[in-house]
Amino acid sequence: MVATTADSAEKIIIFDTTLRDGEQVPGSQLNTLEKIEVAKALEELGVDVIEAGFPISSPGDFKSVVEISKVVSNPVISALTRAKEKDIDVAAEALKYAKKGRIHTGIGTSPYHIYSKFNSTPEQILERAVQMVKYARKYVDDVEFFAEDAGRSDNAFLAQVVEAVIAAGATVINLPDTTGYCTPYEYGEKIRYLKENVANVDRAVLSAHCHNDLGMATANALAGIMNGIRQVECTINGIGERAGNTSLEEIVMILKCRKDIPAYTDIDTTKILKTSRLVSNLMRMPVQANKAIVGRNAFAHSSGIHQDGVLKNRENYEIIDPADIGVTDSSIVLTARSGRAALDHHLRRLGYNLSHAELDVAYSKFLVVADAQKSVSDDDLRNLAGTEMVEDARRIKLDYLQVVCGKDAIPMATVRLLIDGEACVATASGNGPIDASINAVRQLITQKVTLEEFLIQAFTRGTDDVGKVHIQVANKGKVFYGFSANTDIITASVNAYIDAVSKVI
Ligand SMILES: CC(=O)SCCNC(=O)CCNC(=O)[C@H](O)C(C)(C)COP(=O)(O)OP(=O)(O)OC[C@H]1O[C@@H](n2cnc3c(N)ncnc32)[C@H](O)[C@@H]1OP(=O)(O)O
Ligand SMILES: CC(C)C(=O)C(=O)O
Repeated sequence: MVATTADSAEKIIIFDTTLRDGEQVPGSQLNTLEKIEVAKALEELGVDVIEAGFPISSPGDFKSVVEISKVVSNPVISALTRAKEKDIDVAAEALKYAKKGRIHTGIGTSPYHIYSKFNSTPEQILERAVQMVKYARKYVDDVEFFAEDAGRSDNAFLAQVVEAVIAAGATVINLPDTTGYCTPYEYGEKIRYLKENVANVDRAVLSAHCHNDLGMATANALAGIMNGIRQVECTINGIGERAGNTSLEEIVMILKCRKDIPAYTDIDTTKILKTSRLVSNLMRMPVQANKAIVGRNAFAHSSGIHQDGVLKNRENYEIIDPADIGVTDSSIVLTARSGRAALDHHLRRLGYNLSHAELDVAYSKFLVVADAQKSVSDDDLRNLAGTEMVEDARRIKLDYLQVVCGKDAIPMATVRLLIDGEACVATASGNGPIDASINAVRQLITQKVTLEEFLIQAFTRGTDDVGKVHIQVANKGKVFYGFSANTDIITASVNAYIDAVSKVI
């Protein structure tokens, strides 16, 4: 276990492999310019190492490692190779402009890899590992060795390999759970075993590279940290081969949030969201809404009890301050599950200070809109606050509206109004559903008015939007305005008309 005093907190090196393992996601390949853009964002984010590619794999990947090496100065630039001289030669060539270059070479150490991938023996694998580390050291001082499938490797053989490659000059030892098979307990125990059984283990940094096949990639990296891992290999949004890798934002925020874990990173967490969006867009990999830290809903509170709790004290329901990762929007999302506290919060933010009684009225109006929409925006609230949220003191109220319309149908409307509490019904036709509805209203409200203007507007958000209706009527030379908003534009039109005519009366 790592020590538990705050002053002995250990720095965890963040090795980002978005551009290598992340880029192994089918359909997510980037061109060199896009890779440079991501690399610069990773540098701004404060990662310590950028794995820029696998230079022997293609001329494009080679070029990307070269170009990234030229423009990135702070992080170490790492290039992946197999345990082959040719791969190492090409990687060294690609890294020639890197201010701090690292060759990341290695070979599989599990029985699967030894016997059924390489058709080899443990002795031959050990020998090749040592030779290739020595070979890479001829080019660079910083050589990372990966023991592929360390997760399923025999611990005693793994310890033998690790000891030998450290003696051969490896500065970092990567212990990948390549297939995402380990449980956190097993992975932690593996690291502890190596710490206790490898001579000179402290000459090298131990690194975790965990895959997410069983959803344990971040938990395994954390278990590693608790047992001596000092570098975590991770990707933005957790992307990577198959189910992906430890996600950078998760491991970084765990270490920031859990002060009882004596480890920290140098990541500027306020840039996490921005970097996540960039990677998602460039790599055409949408982030699932409930993804920890960077998902659209990661900080969204939509239910009334939670919203009330957050408004009383953010920490009632939030373990992370959204601003810490660069979230600037309000986390209180208005939906039909919201309560008065959340509605009042947003109305005050928009400058509407309602009394208790007004808020009650507003709330019931709000629920009608919220039920009709997935969420209620500021624009919706402004509309509602404009008219619908004030106590409806009009003598005339729309009680019922039914419209028949469609292609080749004769538009017909039936309205029932409550005029001073008395129900009156009328039916009329028109040249469209709104015309038919207003004609029906006119049969019941005989007040003479001239319709001077009728305007319907939608906000640009989609088919579930609220329609706003502005009406201008004239009576005896005076102008009266009516307004209403509703997801049903015919209801909004009738209400706006009633609003205007009520003012005349
Ligand atoms: C776990 C990981 O994520 S490792 C990284 C995975 N990423 C990639 O594979 C992407 C880049 N890969 C490539 O572009 C290609 O696979 C190349 C250029 C590396 C090799 O291409 P090819 O020469 O056509 O070989 P191919 O891909 O068919 O097979 C891989 C070969 O590498 C060998 N190999 C695999 N890993 C290693 C290793 N760590 N050390 C040495 N040899 C290895 C395999 O045994 C196989 O060789 P064989 O055909 O003699 O059995
Ligand atoms: C090449 C190594 C580091 C790897 O990606 C893995 O084992 O998953």
